[in-house]
Amino acid sequence: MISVTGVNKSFGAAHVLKDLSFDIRPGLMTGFVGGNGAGKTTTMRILLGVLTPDSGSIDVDGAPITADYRAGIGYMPEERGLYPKMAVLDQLVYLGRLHGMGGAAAKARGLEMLERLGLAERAGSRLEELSLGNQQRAQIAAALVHEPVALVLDEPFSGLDPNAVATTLQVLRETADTGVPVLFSSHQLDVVERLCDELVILADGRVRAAGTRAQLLAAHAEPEWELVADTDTGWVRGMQGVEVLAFDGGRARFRAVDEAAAQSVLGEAVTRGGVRRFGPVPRTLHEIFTEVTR
Ligand SMILES: Nc1ncnc2c1ncn2[C@@H]1O[C@H](COP(=O)(O)OP(=O)(O)OP(=O)(O)O)[C@@H](O)[C@H]1O
Repeated sequence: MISVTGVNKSFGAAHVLKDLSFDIRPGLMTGFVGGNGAGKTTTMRILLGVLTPDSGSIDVDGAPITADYRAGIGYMPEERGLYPKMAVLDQLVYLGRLHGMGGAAAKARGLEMLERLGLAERAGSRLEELSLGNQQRAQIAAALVHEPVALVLDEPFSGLDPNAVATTLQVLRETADTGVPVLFSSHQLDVVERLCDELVILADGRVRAAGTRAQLLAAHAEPEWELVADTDTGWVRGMQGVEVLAFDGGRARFRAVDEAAAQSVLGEAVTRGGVRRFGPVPRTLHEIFTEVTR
């Protein structure tokens, strides 16, 4: 497990990471979300050792991270980093060899990654000849070629079409399943919601929420309820322990102080007749994100 503990980082007068702590667990996909300038890239650069924190520590399984471990991380930097004029497979072989692989092994592994990412037929093309989405796939292959000990990917899904997102996700999931910790940042909350096991939500350089989606839902989103009836539901406004959030004739969406208050709305609705639907409304990650970063 990679643990980030109490990390602070300033650039001049700007304090951009504030006592940042979170874990990246082996075998899981951890989504790192936050608005522009929240501090995701800075955190990833600190994980990789490209930047040094002003205070705090990065540990792996309880011991300070080593240069060897960092060298084994598969990193997809925000600024990308492959050579536009070099053939895709040649770059993968080059990177594999930089990580100490033999030429034949690097070539075999590079081809395998391109195959799995649906890019095998472009192995001989120069990077600049590929579409942006395919360049992105090549970048992902580059992060994976040396059988990384951990993956740190800055916006790996940006610019990918839904099929490419699905293919990439499968490859990352298979990598995580081998016990590798995977951290990826994203602005696309719908993608993150679908893909990750754990989430770290960052705002203004602070961790605002962290945990599984279920934990975040339980901890941060007050349940909301919906009643749909054949007749006007305006009476819900008068119920005790209930706050109506939206009302539209036969439909009322409301918060209740507890389950009993919500059930009393159902009881009342039944006596009035014609209940079409009643129950908690599933909350989205988007709502939690808005709530915790407010
Ligand atoms: N080298 C630097 N010098 C000065 N300020 C920097 C530097 N790098 C980052 N910052 C500032 O630190 C803050 C966090 O930036 P960072 O790139 O980590 O955010 P981010 O969450 O990755 O944002 P985005 O989603 O827009 O990529 C921003 O205000 C940014 O301007």
